[in-house]
Amino acid sequence: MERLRRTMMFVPGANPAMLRDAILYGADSVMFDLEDAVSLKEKDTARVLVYSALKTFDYSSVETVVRVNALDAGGKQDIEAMVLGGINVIRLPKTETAQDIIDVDAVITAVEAKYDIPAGTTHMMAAIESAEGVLNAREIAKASDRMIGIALGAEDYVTSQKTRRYPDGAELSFARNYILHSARAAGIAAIDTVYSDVDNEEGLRHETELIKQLGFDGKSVINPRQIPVINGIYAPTIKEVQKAQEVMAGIREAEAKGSGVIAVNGQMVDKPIVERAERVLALAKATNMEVD
Ligand SMILES: CC(C)(COP(=O)(O)OP(=O)(O)OC[C@H]1O[C@@H](n2cnc3c(N)ncnc32)[C@H](O)[C@@H]1OP(=O)(O)O)[C@@H](O)C(=O)NCCC(=O)NCCSC(=O)C[C@@](O)(CC(=O)O)C(=O)O
Ligand SMILES: [Mg+2]
Repeated sequence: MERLRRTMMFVPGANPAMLRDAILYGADSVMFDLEDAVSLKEKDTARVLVYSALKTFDYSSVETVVRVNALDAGGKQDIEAMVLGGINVIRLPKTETAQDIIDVDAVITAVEAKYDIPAGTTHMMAAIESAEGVLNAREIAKASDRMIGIALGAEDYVTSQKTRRYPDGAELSFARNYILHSARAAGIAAIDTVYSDVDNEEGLRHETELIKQLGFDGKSVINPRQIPVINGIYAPTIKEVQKAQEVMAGIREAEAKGSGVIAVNGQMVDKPIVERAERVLALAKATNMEVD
């Protein structure tokens, strides 16, 4: 099964205590931020701190991601330091076109060559945060072999759309669906945006149920308290696991009889339903549920 990306936690790059403790909270990916969570005067400090953290702390149990600045605003220096530090994924914010990805890919390629790092080691993802970015999501998702995912950045996106975020998320509906389709067409992950109201657990639950239903792999996160809520919603229920096990037993029986379709508890089971059951069981295993 592909890597779990239910929760990707932003960690402000200029905060040493947060960098040190980021590993403790159970996020699938830890995302160091050199962009909007860092003030202009702290940009150089944050880059040095994140590089030192990568060299000092053991982040091997998580995926490490860094949100870099635009190439003309310190991004080149960010990329050099992060690739040298051994980061897994470079996240480009405010991505507008496929060319943005091609340009960042070229910088990564040059840095990997400069330091004898095997070509292609460093992965990339793009955050999409404007109308132009959404409309180009399909090309952005396919712009480089390094791409592992695309993400919605809703705070910037709603601002550019001249609206704000509402509890039902109707203002994000087109962007979410288009980003999700673009990611699936490219065979990469789709990551939903942050939920900024950190003290509103009910609202976070509601939004996470919605994006799980749509098909997103997970969400960007800004606070450790959000992680168990989201990871919990993404974990399959015991009922779902039992149903998946029945489907697998049913299809094995059908195949033994030379058929690819069977009814399990009155419901037709064929190839796509078997694929979904396999995914539920893989997810259950990946989240340490007891599955035989
Ligand atoms: C929100 C709040 C101030 C709440 O503070 P609170 O004080 O209430 O937090 P508490 O819960 O009390 O913290 C309990 C303990 O956890 C520690 N702790 C907290 N947060 C931690 C963390 N993130 N990493 C590690 N550790 C953490 C804390 O240090 C404490 O440790 P300790 O003292 O030892 O107990 C705080 O969380 C925070 O600063 N978050 C990061 C915000 C951020 O990064 N924003 C930029 C990214 S979004 C963006 O840019 C928009 C976007 O671009 C997005 C897109 O593109 O997707 C778009 O356009 O939409
Ligand atoms: Mg943003």
